[in-house]
Amino acid sequence: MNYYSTKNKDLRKSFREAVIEGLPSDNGLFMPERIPQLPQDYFKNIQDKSIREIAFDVLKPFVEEDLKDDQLKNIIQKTFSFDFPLQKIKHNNYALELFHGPSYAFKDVGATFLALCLEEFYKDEQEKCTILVATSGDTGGAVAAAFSKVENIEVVILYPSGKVSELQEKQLTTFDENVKALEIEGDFDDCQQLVKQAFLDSDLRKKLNISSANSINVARFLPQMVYYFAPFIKFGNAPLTIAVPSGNYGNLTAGLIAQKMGLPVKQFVAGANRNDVVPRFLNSGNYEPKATIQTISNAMDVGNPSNFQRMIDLFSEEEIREKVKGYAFSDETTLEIMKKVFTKNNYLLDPHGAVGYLALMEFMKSSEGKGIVLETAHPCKFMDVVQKVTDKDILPDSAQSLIQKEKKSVKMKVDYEGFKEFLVG
Ligand SMILES: Cc1ncc(COP(=O)(O)O)c(C=O)c1O
Ligand SMILES: N[C@@H](CCOP(=O)(O)O)C(=O)O
Repeated sequence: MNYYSTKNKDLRKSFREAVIEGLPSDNGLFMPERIPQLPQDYFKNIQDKSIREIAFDVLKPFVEEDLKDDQLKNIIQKTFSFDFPLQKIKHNNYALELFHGPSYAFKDVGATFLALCLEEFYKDEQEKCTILVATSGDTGGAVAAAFSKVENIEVVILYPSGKVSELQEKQLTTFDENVKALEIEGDFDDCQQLVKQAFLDSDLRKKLNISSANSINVARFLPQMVYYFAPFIKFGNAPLTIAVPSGNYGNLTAGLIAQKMGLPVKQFVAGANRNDVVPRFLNSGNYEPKATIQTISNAMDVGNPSNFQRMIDLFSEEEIREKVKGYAFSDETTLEIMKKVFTKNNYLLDPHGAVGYLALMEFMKSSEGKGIVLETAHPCKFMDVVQKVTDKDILPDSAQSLIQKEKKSVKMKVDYEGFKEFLVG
């Protein structure tokens, strides 16, 4: 499988090249040149398959020229090392919990897969690689955990100062020497812009091998297709509505590709906070990025989502508006539903899952069947919000010890030259 740039379909790279480069030099995003189709009867016996078997079937066609079956199986075994339990919230509505990995967020799947691919690809290289990652809260922690102690790879994490939760910040700033944190005096879009500018800087790229660990990297983004299959292991070949709390839209786009491969998702529903550029597009047809607004679902505070480029590359505007329904909610409504679901259904949503659940409920007003919301982070990551819902101690022991650790970060203004100086020294 080759990968083209969304800005230039003639540019072709292998999986290995696309992963190592992270981002094409034309400011587009890499896309697989075709979407493989699963056999028609694949879902007949899906209940007999394990998530790792599914991961192998789904991912193999995207990587087979660069990873042998044994290598891929080994990477999958380490990546899919935790469960994705399905918890009933009420009636036909369930939460698919994606947060049982090392950093308590769904990003652990993509970050681990990417780290293991790069470790494999850099094994025989003499040179080192620097991973640049912009985070609004969760990607950074998952990437730090996945890349910590990986040889020949350095990680630089850019995060918006004062706009991530206490636990998220500790997950970014307490790792070993190969993981460095830059506290940017701006918002997530500023962090993402600095990273994208670095990829367009040919002088920097001559001096440093850089790659990305955001969902812009295909090896971060493609494995996110796999957990969409988990509810079908439980419910068989039933049409399901899946609600995705969304910010940079990598998760939803991975779901759309899984559907294109044959996954019988009946309807996708995107839940956004006040950063509602995509729901507005879905309702009006106008795509108008806006400055980021700070909310209690901070990891979704993205004003100009990267993966929108991929969505419009995959589908026409009409198709997207048909496949995805989008809704946006305020912090007040989000907190209200967290309280309601905790009191009435004894289920504690995190603020991101809560936005997804609100979107699911909105869509289900006029639809039937089973609905699944992706619970993308453990509520313990957002204690300041959760404390308004319950005083229960929900902090796992491993998180408790992290909170005690000392934060190590470098503060920096939104200044590309300063950032470049930091990178090349
Ligand atoms: C907890 C949580 N939920 C949802 C999202 C949104 O996912 P995406 O950026 O893939 O839309 C993020 C961040 O990306 C997140 O950390
Ligand atoms: N919500 C993300 C923002 C970056 O998203 P990514 O999936 O493109 O890495 C975060 O938590 O950092």
